[in-house]
Amino acid sequence: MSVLDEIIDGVRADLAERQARVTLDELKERAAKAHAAKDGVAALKGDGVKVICEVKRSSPSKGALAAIADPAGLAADYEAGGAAVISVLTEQRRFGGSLADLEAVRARVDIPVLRKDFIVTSYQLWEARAYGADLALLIVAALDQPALESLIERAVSIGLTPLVEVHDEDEVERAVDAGAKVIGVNARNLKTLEVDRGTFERVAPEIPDTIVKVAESGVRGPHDLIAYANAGADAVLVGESLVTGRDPKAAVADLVAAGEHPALRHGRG
Ligand SMILES: O=C(O)c1ccccc1NCC(=O)[C@H](O)[C@H](O)COP(=O)(O)O
Repeated sequence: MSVLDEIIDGVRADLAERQARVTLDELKERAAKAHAAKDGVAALKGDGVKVICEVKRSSPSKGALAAIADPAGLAADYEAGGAAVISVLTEQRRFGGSLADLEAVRARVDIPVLRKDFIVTSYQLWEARAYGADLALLIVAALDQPALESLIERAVSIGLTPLVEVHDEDEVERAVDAGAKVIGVNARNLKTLEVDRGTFERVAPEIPDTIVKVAESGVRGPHDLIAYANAGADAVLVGESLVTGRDPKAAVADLVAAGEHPALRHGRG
């Protein structure tokens, strides 16, 4: 069994508990009262490389990363540093996240918020909306094609922007066929946890120009952002280096400044 399979087994068990406590109708009522979803595509396009900053307490690859007693405060620092989107890991067992984190972050920042989890049912999309998310992650490797297509369609229909995650060329084809408008190329292989920063450069040329391209994982600082930008990234998603650093706001500001450097405009795409 791969790491991804193990994570998803845990996610399904936790999901069954929540489904026993909260009906889909209750979630939909809560979602109807949430603020209107912000446009995730617009937030990730435009001049410069956008930075998605993640609230990440722990991970299967590294174990505990940071205690993060105040996820909303961290998100506020990210926003003050110039983040375009906040990513909140809501998976509990391996990442230490929760829907309460998502709700707290949503209440504190004005920029779009991504629910980063292992979504396998539309119930989780309704949860994302009910707790204030504007975007939701869908991982191609975790879904068969009919499920991927129907979750993308459902996400869009309830106002969420799906960030569709891939790791190789075949998954790009599946994501594009399923209608993805934003594709994230994860440098981390979720089956082995190995990080290969060359993945984006290899895989991104398969992604049509009309689709927003996000480089995920392995960004240690501005030099990695610049490398991803030169390979065509519109945005980068950063977790570990921000939560383990001493000054997240300054670290985000450094990334944003690198992403706005005029020299990058010639190298991208
Ligand atoms: O981070 C992990 O170890 C991990 C393991 C299995 C599935 C997903 C995992 N991480 C999710 C992510 O994709 C990252 O949190 C995100 O891209 C940020 O990466 P990084 O900046 O390297 O923390």
